[in-house]
Amino acid sequence: MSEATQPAQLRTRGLLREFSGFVAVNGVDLDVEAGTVHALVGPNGAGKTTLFNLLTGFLKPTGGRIELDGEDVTGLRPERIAQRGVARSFQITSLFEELTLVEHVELALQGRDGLGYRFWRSDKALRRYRAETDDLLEQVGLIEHANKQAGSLAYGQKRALELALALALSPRLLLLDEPTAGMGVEDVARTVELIRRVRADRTVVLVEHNMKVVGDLTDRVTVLQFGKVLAEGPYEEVRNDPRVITAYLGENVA
Ligand SMILES: Nc1ncnc2c1ncn2[C@@H]1O[C@H](COP(=O)(O)OP(=O)(O)OP(=O)(O)O)[C@@H](O)[C@H]1O
Repeated sequence: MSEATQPAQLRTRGLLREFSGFVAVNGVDLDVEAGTVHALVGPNGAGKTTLFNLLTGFLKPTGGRIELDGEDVTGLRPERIAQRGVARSFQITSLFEELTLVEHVELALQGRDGLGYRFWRSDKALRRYRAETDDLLEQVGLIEHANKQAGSLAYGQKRALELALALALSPRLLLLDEPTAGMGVEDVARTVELIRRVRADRTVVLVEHNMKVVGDLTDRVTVLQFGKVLAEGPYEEVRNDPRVITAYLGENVA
């Protein structure tokens, strides 16, 4: 079983991604220290999801460099980046509606342990993962739904299940794309608490629109606008930055 060992350090230099001439990520320098929680914020269309896709290998950069613990990982495929201890949760749900929550988590654990994503399981395999599966579902507040099909869950519960699937990989660097989007107040509070707990032995980067969540959780914040870094620093500093206030006001007016 591969437990998270050392939190990962993440760095980008001059990261660039164009889509047919439109520059979605435009020369981003990002420094995420090991063991911190770092938020990416910014108005709609600022390039946050594109940056996430670059960091996890789902998109290849047009230019620039990505380093994980000082090693160049630019352009590596998603599975190679995952092997280095990077896991993500998705903004758009990516669950199998017919599978139960237990089956989802067991598949993720099998995948982590290099057993592949097989849908048939022996009793032995079941027993092997049962305790860990229950523990993960308990952590995200879904244990009482363990044997339900994922398709029957409410939206916020699906997001919680995705968090469990990312955690099942025991990542050193956990990337969360809007982990509290669409959640009610109670689920938001539980998710914040969960991220606080799981940050102990890993690095967390999250895209988050809920500024209370950002303020409660993060060590540092990077604000993106038009694909560029507009501001970077501790939350209290960044939220009072006149450039940041103007960027958000512009969005509200729009
Ligand atoms: N595959 C693509 N082809 C063309 N343009 C794209 C593509 N993906 C993203 N873009 C554009 O790049 C810009 C940045 O998009 P991105 O989704 O990264 O922003 P975001 O900050 O995550 O926004 P949101 O907060 O709304 O999710 C947008 O203008 C978007 O239309």
